[in-house]
Amino acid sequence: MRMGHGYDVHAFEAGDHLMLGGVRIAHTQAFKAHSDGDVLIHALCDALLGAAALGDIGRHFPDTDPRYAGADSRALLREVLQLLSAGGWRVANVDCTVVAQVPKLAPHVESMRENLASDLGLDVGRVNVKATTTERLGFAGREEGIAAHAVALIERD
Ligand SMILES: Nc1ccn([C@@H]2O[C@H](COP(=O)(O)O)[C@@H](O)[C@H]2O)c(=O)n1
Ligand SMILES: C[C@@]1(CO)OP(=O)(O)OP(=O)(O)OC[C@H]1O
Repeated sequence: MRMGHGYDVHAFEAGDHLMLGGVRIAHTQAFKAHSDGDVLIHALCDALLGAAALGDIGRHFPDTDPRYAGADSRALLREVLQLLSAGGWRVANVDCTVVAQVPKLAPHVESMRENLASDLGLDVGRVNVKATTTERLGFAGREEGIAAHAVALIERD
């Protein structure tokens, strides 16, 4: 068994929605990013890559590569799973925390879990998503952006 950790941050810019865990959430701002900016999935990709000692998301999908402009982060997650599968790894469970003062994420958490479980080929019971504010402290608390942490456990026979 191996474990990995991922962390990512995206700042806000003008816009009308956020992509988080593959869920489109109406909001008064958008993520500034090369891809769709799904900070939760980016942290999860890094946790999975980290567990398999395969580097990080920017190494596999550089933010200088036009192929990833506006990319669907769920497609990147599925590519990460393929990389792990090629190495004989399967995912045991993942746990993610989104650090966001706004918007309210609780109504979307189950849809996020279902998306991630589907992309990872896992039972939804192996996928957890949590949200926390920072009690208005720091960049998330000032509503300048959102951070996400993820941990993943992988295994092979
Ligand atoms: N963007 C967010 C942040 C938090 N939640 C939910 O609110 C609960 C309380 O948050 P604390 O910051 O006081 O820990 C938390 O358990 C989350 O379920 C949310 O929905 N959206
Ligand atoms: C997702 C990628 C894709 O080019 O770009 P961004 O959306 O900018 O996201 P970030 O987490 O800053 O970098 C990782 C990149 O792989």
